[in-house]
This record gives sequence, structure tokens and C-alpha cells, in this order.
Amino acid sequence: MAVAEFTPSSSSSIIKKTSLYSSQLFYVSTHQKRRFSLRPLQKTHYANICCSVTSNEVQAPVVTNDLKKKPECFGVFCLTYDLKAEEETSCWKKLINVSVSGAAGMIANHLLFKLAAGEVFGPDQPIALKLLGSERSIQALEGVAMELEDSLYPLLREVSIGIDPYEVFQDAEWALLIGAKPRGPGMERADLLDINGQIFAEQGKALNAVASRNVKVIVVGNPCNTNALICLKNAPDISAKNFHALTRLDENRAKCQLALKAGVFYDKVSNMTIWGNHSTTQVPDFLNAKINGFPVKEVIRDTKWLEEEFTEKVQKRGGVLIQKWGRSSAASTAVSVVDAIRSLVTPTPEGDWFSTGVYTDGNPYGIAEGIVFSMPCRSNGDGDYELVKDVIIDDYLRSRIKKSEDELLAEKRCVAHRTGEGIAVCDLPGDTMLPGEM
Ligand SMILES: NC(=O)c1ccc[n+]([C@@H]2O[C@H](COP(=O)([O-])OP(=O)(O)OC[C@H]3O[C@@H](n4cnc5c(N)ncnc54)[C@H](O)[C@@H]3O)[C@@H](O)[C@H]2O)c1
Repeated sequence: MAVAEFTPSSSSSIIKKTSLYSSQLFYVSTHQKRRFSLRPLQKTHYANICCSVTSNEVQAPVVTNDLKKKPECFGVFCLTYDLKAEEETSCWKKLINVSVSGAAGMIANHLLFKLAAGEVFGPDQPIALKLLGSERSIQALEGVAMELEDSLYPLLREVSIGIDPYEVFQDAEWALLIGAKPRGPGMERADLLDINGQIFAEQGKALNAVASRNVKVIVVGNPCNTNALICLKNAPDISAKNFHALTRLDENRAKCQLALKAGVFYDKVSNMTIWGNHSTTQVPDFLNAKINGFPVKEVIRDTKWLEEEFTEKVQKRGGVLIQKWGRSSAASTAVSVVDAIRSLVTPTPEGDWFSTGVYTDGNPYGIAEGIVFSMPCRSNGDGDYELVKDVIIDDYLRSRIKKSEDELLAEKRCVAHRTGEGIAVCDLPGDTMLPGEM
């Protein structure tokens, strides 16, 4: 059985970089330490401007004669440099590095273009995209980089691709870990936990070695809660608080179902928590959620529907979608990654909260410590979060939360060899992975 597609080895890695600063598209082989131009980059005036970076702003760009004379800067793009570009870029923030793994996959194919367009970090935030693929996906990754080039995004200042996380995560301020091995036919869930555990242990080590000390990590690849746990345990120099497992898609799905039942538009649904694991043991919390500012139970008086139909609909939405669509949700997952990041970089609206899978140490709900569990959080927009304290937990909710907690504790025991916590013992309860997202 192949253990993982990706074998980290800095000696064999190839980084391909397209830099809009240099107007060149080139490979950097860490082996040979040489660069060669593949083809000229047909680009707008951004191709021949330089931005010098101050503490929090990119200074006005200047046209350098050197670059202007370069043979790869050609034709109309060299001549039509518009001085207004200086004004446009002078108020930009400092460039941020965003690393994305699984960048040639379906989710990334939606997400990368949202990142480059400024939908995530804002219209004044230039970004460098560093894309991590597997050996098998390196060609596809080149195609992704070409599409990004051809999209002429002004905010996208650099694109690099590679298969070595120690290079691709260098100075990462955000790491969006999407790449994971899918579950093959007949593969036991314990095997999947182990195979992906290996990937996320390696990526945790790489983040620990080379990423920004303040990097925010969002784990999407499944089983995402336990992958996030493995990742953070392998990155001891980075705060465990910086690691998230994506449960925002589940939150969005739950909001949609409540809106549908109540006959309101979904922006009227707030305070939606997904508790627990991104699996069918997840608990969409209708007790604390609100519709038009009122408790859901006051608006939807059908408790049977809430406890049975609603809960199951949210838990199994991914499976229904794959039956209809023939593949797992990619676009809505990408949207939910955008939502998850935006929730951390913009202040949470007064009285509201969002769900994300985070490390349980110090949680006020009595959930076991040492696991990654989806809980209600608020942020003041600085990338950090705090857990919401004033939530009601009744017997129904507590028993459901306990089931998801037990599952995550079992997953944790099963990957103890990956988290440095001893010998793995796999006594997993029933198979509760979300159908279609395996
Ligand atoms: N948390 C959620 O809400 C949620 C929702 C949907 C999907 N998912 C999960 O997201 C993951 C990706 O889904 P997708 O639809 O994009 O899959 P995909 O198969 O289209 O893409 C995955 C990509 O990752 C690459 N890859 C594999 N191992 C890698 C490694 N070690 N390093 C870098 N890249 C690697 C593959 O080559 C592939 O290109 C899956 O694990 C899926 O189950 C999570």
C-alpha cells in the first residue's frame, strides 16, 4: 500500500516561481541552483514595477530602467505604464504569504482565485501564493499557476509551486492545508488516519521549522480535526491556538436548512454552532442558534424536526450532494474556507459567533482537553479568537457533544504514534466519516 503520494525531500524538490516583480517565469531547482526563463510573462504594467516594502505599507511603485530594458518585458506592456498605478498601489498593505497544499485539487481550484481576487483578505492586501502539490500533481500545479497568471490579478504579486513543504511553507502567514489522500476502496478508516497522519505530521514539522511564528493554519483535508491535532502536535513552537479544522461548511449548511424551514433568507440565521468532529457525529446546535434574533425553538416549534431531520440533514448533506453531483463539494467548501478566514480577520458582529475546530485546552464547556473540537468562537479581527462563554448546554446537546468527543478521543488514540503520545491503539467507533468527503 502506498503510504503517501508525497515524500519530502529538499534535495529533489523543484520550485517554480512566477514573480510579477521580475516579470519572469522561471524554475528554481534547489539541486542545480539555476534559473531559466520559460517564456516571457505577458502582463500589464504590474510586470515592470517594483514595490519596496515598509513596515506596514507597500510604497509607491517605481519603474526601473533595468527592468524596462529586460528582453522579457516587451511590447505594449513596457510602453503603456500608467503612472496612476503608483497611486493605486501606494496604499496597499504589506505583502502576505499564503501557502496552500493540495493546490491542484478541486477545492483549491475555486479557492485560489478568490484569494487572488482579494475576496478573502481585502482589496488592499497584495498576496504571494505558494502552492504545494504532490509529485503526481506537479504538472497540474503548473497549469494552475498558468491560469493564475492569465487572470491578471493586480493583488497577486507572486506565485510559486513545489512539492517540498519546507520550501513552500517558508515564511507562511497563512497555511491552508487542503491536500490529503482520499480513502481508497476497501481502505479501513484507521489506515486513512495513519496515511493522512503521516502527511500532516510532516507538514506540522515543516511549519514549525520555516513558517512565520504567527502562522494561522486551517486544515481542510480529512479527517480534518485529527489531522489538525497531528499538525499542531508536530509544531511545538507555534501556538496550538493557531490551528483550525474547517467546520464552516457544516455551519453554512446548518444555517441554510434553518432558513429554509423558517421561510427566511439565510442572513437572518445567526449564532450557529457546529460542535465536535467534521463527521456524522457533528452536532448542529439549534438550541443557541437564532433566527431574526430569536431563539430557533421559538421560531421553529417542531422539536422532532429539529432533533431528527435537521440534525441528520446537516450531518449527511455531503453524501447527498455526491449522489447528485457525482463528486464531493468543492465550490461550497472553498467558500467556507473564505468565510473561515474572514471570520478571523474581521471583527465578529456584536452578539454573533462562528464555528471552527480548535484545540480544546482551557475550554469552558467541560469538553476533554487535548483534541481539536468545533466550538463557538469570536474574533476581534486580528487573526486570533476567543471561545464564547455564554451558551446554553442542555441534556440533549450534552449527550450529542459527548458522542463526538468520544469519537475524537478514539481517533486521537489511533494516531498516538503521530502525535508523540505513545503507541497507537485503534478502537474506533462506527464509521462516521462524512459520505462523499472521504
Ligand atoms: N473540512 C471540510 O469541510 C471538507 C469539505 C470537503 C472536502 N474536504 C477534504 O478536503 C480534501 C481535498 O479535497 P479536494 O476535493 O480538493 O480533493 P482533490 O483530490 O481534488 O485534491 C487533493 C489534491 O491534494 C494533492 N495531495 C495529496 N497529497 C498531498 C500532499 N501530501 N501534499 C500536497 N498535496 C497533496 C493531490 O495530488 C490532489 O491534487 C479531502 O481530504 C476532502 O475530504 C474537507
